[in-house]
Amino acid sequence: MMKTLRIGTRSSALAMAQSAWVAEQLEQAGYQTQLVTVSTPGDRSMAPIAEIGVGVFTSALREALAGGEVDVAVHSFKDLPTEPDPRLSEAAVPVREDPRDALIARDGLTLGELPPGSVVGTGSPRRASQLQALGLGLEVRGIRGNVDTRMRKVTDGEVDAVVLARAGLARVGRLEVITETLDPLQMLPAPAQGALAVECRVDDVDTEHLLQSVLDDPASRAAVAAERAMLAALEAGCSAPIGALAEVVEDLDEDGRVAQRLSIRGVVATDDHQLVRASATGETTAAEQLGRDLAAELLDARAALLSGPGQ
Ligand SMILES: NCc1[nH]cc(CCC(=O)O)c1CC(=O)O
Repeated sequence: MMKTLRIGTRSSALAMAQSAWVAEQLEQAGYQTQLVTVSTPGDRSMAPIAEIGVGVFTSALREALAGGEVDVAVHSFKDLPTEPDPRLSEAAVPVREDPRDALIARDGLTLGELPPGSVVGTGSPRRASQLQALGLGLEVRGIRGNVDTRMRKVTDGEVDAVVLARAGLARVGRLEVITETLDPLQMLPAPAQGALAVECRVDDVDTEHLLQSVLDDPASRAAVAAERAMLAALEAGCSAPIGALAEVVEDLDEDGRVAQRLSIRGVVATDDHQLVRASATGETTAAEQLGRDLAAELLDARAALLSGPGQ
């Protein structure tokens, strides 16, 4: 008799949808699963994320996994701290959803159609600085809450628009509310946005192997590894808002043959909402080095900008 895999999940609609999707993939591969909800301080508090800290959504779930209450934990990868947890294994990175950010504006408006002075609600410094840098005269207001709460602020007229991850809306079946999917040239997503991390205990090699064989997507794993390596390297050098997007693309290798390569773009903001951008392409097998190299380039460019004329 095969044991039932207990899958730990947060109780929000988004977390439940993600965990149910993971459970379904495992069931289809012939495994028995059970969802176990774990409440986290991030779900209970309405304080700004900047005050309660990264990892508020994921640490309680990780403790439940490490303590043996559940066998598998499903996280939004972008909510995981870059510091690895030695007790746990990132067993699978499933196929990533569309990583882009999306605008939900009143009256079906796009960013360019919002009149100057329009209020856009977001609690994310990354989204705020990229919105300010567009030069559209938008006013950014800090908001928090789950996907439903944030969308309601538009319907109630409290703000003219909000920016949310497209992936979150896709997972809860609400893509129809989007009025514009933002081009990464204007708005680079958070590192690992749209990807899931499926974890198990590091000593539970059977579960690790089955999660990897059923759920892991190597291209998504490489992209996320590059973005998070960039983030980790930048966190050491600054606390500014950071966006990143890596994609596996078809490119020509040194002999002119078509090969899979990893392409990454990154952005870092300065305190006065100026943006520094950089991009690079490398081997999919050296994803983390590519991310670290891009971080070094961004830090140099930012230092040059801050020490430049007029500063
Ligand atoms: N910070 C909360 C959070 N964590 C993951 C997602 C969306 C799903 C994803 O990016 O995988 C969201 C909501 C949002 O940013 O709009």
